[in-house]
Amino acid sequence: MKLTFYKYQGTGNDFVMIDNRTMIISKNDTKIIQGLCDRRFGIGADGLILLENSNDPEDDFKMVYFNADGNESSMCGNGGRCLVAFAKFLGIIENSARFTAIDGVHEAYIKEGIVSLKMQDVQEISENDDYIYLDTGSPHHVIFTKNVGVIDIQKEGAAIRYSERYKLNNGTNVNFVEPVSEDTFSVRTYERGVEDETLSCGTGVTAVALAAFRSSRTNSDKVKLITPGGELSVSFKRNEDDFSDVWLSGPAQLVFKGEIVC
Ligand SMILES: N[C@@H](CCC[C@H](N)C(=O)O)C(=O)O
Repeated sequence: MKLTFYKYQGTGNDFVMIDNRTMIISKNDTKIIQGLCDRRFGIGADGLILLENSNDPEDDFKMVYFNADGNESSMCGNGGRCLVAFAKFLGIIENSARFTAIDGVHEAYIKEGIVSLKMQDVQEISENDDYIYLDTGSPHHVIFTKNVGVIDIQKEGAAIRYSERYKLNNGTNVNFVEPVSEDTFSVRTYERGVEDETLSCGTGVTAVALAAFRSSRTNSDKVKLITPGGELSVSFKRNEDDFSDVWLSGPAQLVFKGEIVC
């Protein structure tokens, strides 16, 4: 089968995008999806995203996300932002969108090349002595540390992701964070399903911003996150019981289009 694909990146978190409105690709074919994401034998990406028609008439489209290991997974923030840019490229939307992903409905808009995506409200945050755990559409373990630049993310991230604590929960993503200033944090993320460090993780930096506020490491409701792939920002509203109006913003770009035999 010949498949037309598009490659997008959002702060270096890269995705194969497929317009699957005519159901050209099957969601059950783990091997094909893994092969397309393979950096040596395929196109190469941290994940693959299908743009599909939604059953909800209020939606512009539906997002189906797979990690590079070929398995469908939980929400991908950078992927969601890239998908909005892809929907604009396809002429499905102009500068605003509403779509359904695995964690529910998302709104988004594009302004001056920056794609902003509304994330789900976050109620539960587990604050522990040496880490904070929360789910921002995907599960995230957040560690505030020094010298984030020299950490062996693959080794230390995998040790936490495969630890007893997360065994029953399908693992977790792991974020290592160093404060840079009152409202700016440097973040490196080990991603579940890629099983390595990625250059940026959208649900990860969202988790970091909320964790930083919750643990009084910042008083700002708009936080700048510096990742190895670029800069993102997260704004939110702190209510008594939850965080709402959580917006993840940053660039999302088409890299190339191609055709692959699979
Ligand atoms: N890159 C993502 C997160 C993708 C999901 C993650 N790998 C998981 O399985 O939890 C993002 O930008 O949020």
